[in-house]
Amino acid sequence: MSESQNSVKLPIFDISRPFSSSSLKSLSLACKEWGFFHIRNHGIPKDLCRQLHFVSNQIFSFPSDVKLKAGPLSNIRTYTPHFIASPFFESLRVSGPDFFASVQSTCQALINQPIHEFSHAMEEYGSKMEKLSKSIVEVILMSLGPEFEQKFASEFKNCHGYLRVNNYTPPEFTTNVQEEEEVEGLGMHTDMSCITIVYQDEVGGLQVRSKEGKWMDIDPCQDTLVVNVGDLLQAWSNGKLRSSEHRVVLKEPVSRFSIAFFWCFEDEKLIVAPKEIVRSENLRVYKPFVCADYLKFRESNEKGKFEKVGFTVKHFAGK
Ligand SMILES: O=C(O)CCC(=O)C(=O)O
Ligand SMILES: [Fe+2]
Repeated sequence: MSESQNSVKLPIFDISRPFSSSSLKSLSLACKEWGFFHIRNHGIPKDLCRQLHFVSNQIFSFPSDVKLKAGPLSNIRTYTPHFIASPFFESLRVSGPDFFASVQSTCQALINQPIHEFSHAMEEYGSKMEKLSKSIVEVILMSLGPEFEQKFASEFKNCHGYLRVNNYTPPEFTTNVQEEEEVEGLGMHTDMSCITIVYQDEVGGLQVRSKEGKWMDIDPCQDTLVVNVGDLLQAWSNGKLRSSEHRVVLKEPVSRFSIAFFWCFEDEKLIVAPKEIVRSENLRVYKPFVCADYLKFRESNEKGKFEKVGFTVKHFAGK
């Protein structure tokens, strides 16, 4: 790959109250410029992440025919095998709000028995993510303007979340690893969420595309989680918050692990930027749309699926 590789310096936002006006300012700038920031004091224990990583590895190392029992042709379709998004990517979906039941049914499909420790750990992680998402949305609203949290928090009261546990297995590199040999683990895309919270292990490889089109590394940062704005919040905020294009590249011959939590509006939600947000531009840049219609649009368009950006909310509802 020919792009030059630089790291982006994202602010690290302390998610425990109170928030200083300067930290809200830098959050708002990061949401405008990158659509990405880090959070700390997020309350997710390291041990919980380690445990999820450990058990997920065991599941990802099941033989393919076992994993495909939860694959795209199965009844539950919670496992995305290699070669759907990329040859190097596979993923397990865990749906909320009953994360426990979701994992139990995947394990039942895979091995005919539940894996209780995995279900419990996922339940804990999922419910902590829900809480965290609510706090993050609140703080993003605060960063948009005075009183915005009080005025608009209710718009997000029916949001729901799901998790994707991702395993990246790089190809066998030759001994002399050169930059050209890096491969795309997950192609460029935007998320179809309000916000996404990502736990990435220490391997790195997450990249964001700058407004100028340059790929920038989001380096793993000890004890923090990565948050990115998704398409739904970009549309709701009249483009004030940026849902930026991102991808994952594999630069080293080691596998990579991540967990992404997607916090989304309910399907029936009519997404329309509030007039207080539109005020300064005096023009809505997106036509109002129903959330489920956008999700359907992305799913029915090969170019819009999560692994390939072609069509996003701009193409769907942009004026
Ligand atoms: O693996 C990562 O770090 C990010 C994954 C991602 O962007 C996604 O699942 O939408
Ligand atoms: Fe993503």
